[in-house]
Amino acid sequence: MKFIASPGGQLSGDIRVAGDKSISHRSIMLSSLAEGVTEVSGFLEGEDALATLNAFRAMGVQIDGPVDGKVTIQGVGLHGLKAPEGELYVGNSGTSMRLLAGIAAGQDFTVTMTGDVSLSKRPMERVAAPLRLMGVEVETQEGGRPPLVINGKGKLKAIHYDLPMASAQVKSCVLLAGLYAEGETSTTEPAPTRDHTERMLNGFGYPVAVEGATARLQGGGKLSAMHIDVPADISSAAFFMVAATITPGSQIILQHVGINPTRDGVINILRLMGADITLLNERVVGGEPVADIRVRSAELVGIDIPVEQVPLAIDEFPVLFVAAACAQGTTTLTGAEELRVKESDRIQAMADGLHILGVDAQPTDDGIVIQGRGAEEVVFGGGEIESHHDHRIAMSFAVAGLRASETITINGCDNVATSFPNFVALAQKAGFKLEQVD
Ligand SMILES: O=C(O)C1=C[C@@H](OP(=O)(O)O)[C@@H](O)[C@H](O)C1
Ligand SMILES: C=C(OP(=O)(O)O)C(=O)O
Repeated sequence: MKFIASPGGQLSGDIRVAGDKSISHRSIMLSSLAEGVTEVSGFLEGEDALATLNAFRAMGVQIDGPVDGKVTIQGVGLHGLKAPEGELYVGNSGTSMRLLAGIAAGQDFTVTMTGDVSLSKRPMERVAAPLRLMGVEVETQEGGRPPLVINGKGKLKAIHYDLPMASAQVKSCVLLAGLYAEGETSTTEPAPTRDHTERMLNGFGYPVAVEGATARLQGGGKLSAMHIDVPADISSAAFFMVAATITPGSQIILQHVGINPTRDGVINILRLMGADITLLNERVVGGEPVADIRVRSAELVGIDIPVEQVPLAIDEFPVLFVAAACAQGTTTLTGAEELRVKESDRIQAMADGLHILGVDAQPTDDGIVIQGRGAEEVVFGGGEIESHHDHRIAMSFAVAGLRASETITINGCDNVATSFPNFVALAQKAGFKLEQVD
């Protein structure tokens, strides 16, 4: 499937973007392991979250829905999962594979997980290594790639794990395995990463103590069912935040967006660049901070992105590069080598696409240097872009269409359905000139 982004458009209105992907994954995982019935609302009906849902169904959990974002999960308790009949196919979803690995480690059966072409290239040694320290036999393909085979061990060894990289997936994998360990399991991260696992475990009545960079839990407790209201995903909202910012005369309100401080780097970085972003009705919903976000168009300036913001905005860089192209001056990103091992090599994929559209973007090992063209009325030329089947690359170039002189064709957009299935419809409603063609 292709996107055709025609030049022009202006954003207005109030919209609610798709449910938070990270929280949706965890809502299925933790409610399946809980005792009692959990109801989830606002669930992301995207392929990644559905991959997690189907994996737990395959391990014997009764799950009804999703219907209009509502899912009901009959928890089976920490020890109630059953061996799946075949392999668990988790599609494009790194979060499913890496978090499930931690849960599978504590079962008394073997789980084999496979993924699509993109996921099959992504590194899994980062979860295999700590799980082996916990006493589990883990198999990967050459280079630590999937399929990932976890020979569940039942009772695990508790460990302290110093994360070699800032990764919420690795942290969560170790903490989830720690539910099945004897004694205290703890993680220390080199920089703050999203803390949805810690917050949601506490919400399910399973204490996780967080002190500075270290999170700790005791194995052998229990989770008690609760209601989960999943906020809209700040990572999906980011496309509209940048779109409204770079398109003169725009104003948009994004409703009920999760603004967890471990996820708000996109707001901080855009504000440093001069964006006009206001948080309205700030509130806490189910242990997660939420707000309506008003964005008005603004002139941006290039910046050196503070390195401490990198893990807090890790999924938003593709669209932040589009913002940087629309700024006056140079924007420099460093410390973001993790972008090279996402659904695509996001540094190279964005640099290649920006070049095609006439923007000077020089990739480096751990970031990029973008020469903003904000002084010009039209920032991007037209052309044909490869998304590399990466949802965030596809949506980022759709945003570029708002400041382009010619049509931008974006190839390989099917995977937008992994995180934001109604992106095109919402973008059209908000004022993008965007079509999708098969
Ligand atoms: O824990 C999570 O839900 C996620 C963590 C991040 O990955 P890393 O842990 O690899 O940084 C992020 O890129 C991904 O989209 C979701
Ligand atoms: C990196 C992402 O997801 P995952 O790691 O779950 O595939 C993402 O959604 O940008």
